[in-house]
Amino acid sequence: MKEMIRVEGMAHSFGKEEVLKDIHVSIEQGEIYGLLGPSGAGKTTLVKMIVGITEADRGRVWVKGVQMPSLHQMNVIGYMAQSDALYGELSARENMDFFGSIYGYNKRKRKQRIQEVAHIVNLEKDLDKQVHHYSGGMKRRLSLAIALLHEPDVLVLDEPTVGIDPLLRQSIWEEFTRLKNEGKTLIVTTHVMDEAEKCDRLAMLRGGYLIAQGTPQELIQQVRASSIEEAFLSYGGAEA
Ligand SMILES: Nc1ncnc2c1ncn2[C@@H]1O[C@H](COP(=O)(O)OP(=O)(O)OP(=O)(O)O)[C@@H](O)[C@H]1O
Repeated sequence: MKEMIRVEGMAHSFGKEEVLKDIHVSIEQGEIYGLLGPSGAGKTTLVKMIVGITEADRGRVWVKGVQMPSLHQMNVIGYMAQSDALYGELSARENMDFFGSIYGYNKRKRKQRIQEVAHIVNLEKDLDKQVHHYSGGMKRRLSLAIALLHEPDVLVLDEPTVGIDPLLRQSIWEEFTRLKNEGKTLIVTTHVMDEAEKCDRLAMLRGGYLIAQGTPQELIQQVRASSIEEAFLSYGGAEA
């Protein structure tokens, strides 16, 4: 299988706080790779570095063989940040249309993709509502739709289902599986254990290190836990 993401010896500090210490990651095409860890462990910092938004103090990142940061690779990556970066005075359709034009899609293609991604996140009926009238969950769904819009090979999703109801969360995960089966690669940060179980591989981030990596089953077995939640707690998931 083809390696899509490689992180080598990444370290980063904010002031005196060393958030990431020596991170090595290799993610293959078609994997759903879950990042777990207590709040403040550095998950967002790590994904921002993979995407190329923040540059690490040390270490290197490659996405599809190209060293990051690289503006060109933004075509390859769909990034959904933890806080929504949306234009509140515009409608959801206008937001998506704007991002579609940034990616160079013509009007017809934009219209087609907007319908497709709006369907995935169940926003078809609310496309013409101004985003500042959206609920928190609707904004998350719109952010996810925008990350999917340009059909990127790599999706980096920072807590994509926070504030989304269980039924829709389930259908969004079905979509993630469909994308994976199409050969897309997904990195997902999450605090939700039943989502973690759906990942092909998980990494536990704690104290600046990736303290464990493996399939959910491997992580459970390593600490003789009976569930991924128990394994998470056993790896020190409850405290940073
Ligand atoms: N721009 C910044 N300036 C200073 N400190 C920062 C900055 N960004 C993150 N940090 C600190 O780095 C640490 C890791 O933060 P990060 O957001 O990466 O954690 P996280 O694992 O994503 O947490 P959560 O699960 O709560 O989202 C925290 O202590 C945070 O306060």
